[in-house]
Amino acid sequence: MFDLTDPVFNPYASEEITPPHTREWAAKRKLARVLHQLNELAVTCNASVEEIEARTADLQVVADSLATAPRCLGTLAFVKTGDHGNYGQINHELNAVGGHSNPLAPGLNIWLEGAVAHGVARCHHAYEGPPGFVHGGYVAAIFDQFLGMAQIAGGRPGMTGSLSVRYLRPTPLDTDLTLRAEMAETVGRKTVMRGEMLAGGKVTATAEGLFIEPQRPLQTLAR
Ligand SMILES: CCCCCCCCCCCC(=O)SCCNC(=O)CCNC(=O)[C@H](O)C(C)(C)COP(=O)(O)OP(=O)(O)OC[C@H]1O[C@@H](n2cnc3c(N)ncnc32)[C@H](O)[C@@H]1OP(=O)(O)O
Repeated sequence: MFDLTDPVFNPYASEEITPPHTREWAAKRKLARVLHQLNELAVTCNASVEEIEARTADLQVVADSLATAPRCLGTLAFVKTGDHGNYGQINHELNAVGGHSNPLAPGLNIWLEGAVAHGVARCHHAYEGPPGFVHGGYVAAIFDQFLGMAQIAGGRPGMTGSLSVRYLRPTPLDTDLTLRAEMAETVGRKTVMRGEMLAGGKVTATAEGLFIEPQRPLQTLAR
């Protein structure tokens, strides 16, 4: 599914975010950026009720218009058409945590330098849990995606079997969160990854993830 030696497409080859490979994904990244901003505004703006109602009506017109277009439900549906890129390219755009065309994604960028995976994420106020800090579920989601991508370098990528997070101090909002991970061990189909998240140079959380290469191909697991 992901081939890090693929000369055509390895989205994790450098710190620079891999650019969109078609006009469609360039347009969807723009759409995602606007929606990401709207997510933050939905939970922070202090506009009048009239203004909120009027803008919501405007947005409903946009949503109703987009809803009339054909749809692909899920990455594999996009792959099947043959028009949107390969699985790696599509996952790079649509992934729930790291997709650059997914408005839910908290801007997670991942790159690999040898055996070490690096990442940066930034969570705005829609990701708030404790007052002023990132919700622990999003911290775990970032680790899941980050460790999940970092394990691919081991050559036997798998699904998350378990993920353990130690929350050492609250993780601040609106702050660049830097991530680092390395493979701790690999035994057969099992790969253990360990990583840490830092804000302002201080570790806010550490995580250990066990990834298990499934016996059956992913495409058949949903059946
Ligand atoms: C693929 C490309 C992806 C490439 C893409 C990767 C991107 C990852 C980034 C996103 C990460 C996610 O969100 S993934 C989504 C969250 N995770 C999931 O939904 C996974 C759901 N669970 C499953 O599908 C399955 O349970 C698997 C795949 C994890 C394991 O199933 P299986 O392949 O049938 O495994 P099985 O033979 O029973 O067990 C193999 C060995 O692992 C152990 N084992 C099995 N499950 C667990 C477990 N949860 N925790 C600990 N250990 C376990 C068994 O005891 C056994 O040990 P022994 O007897 O050999 O000692």
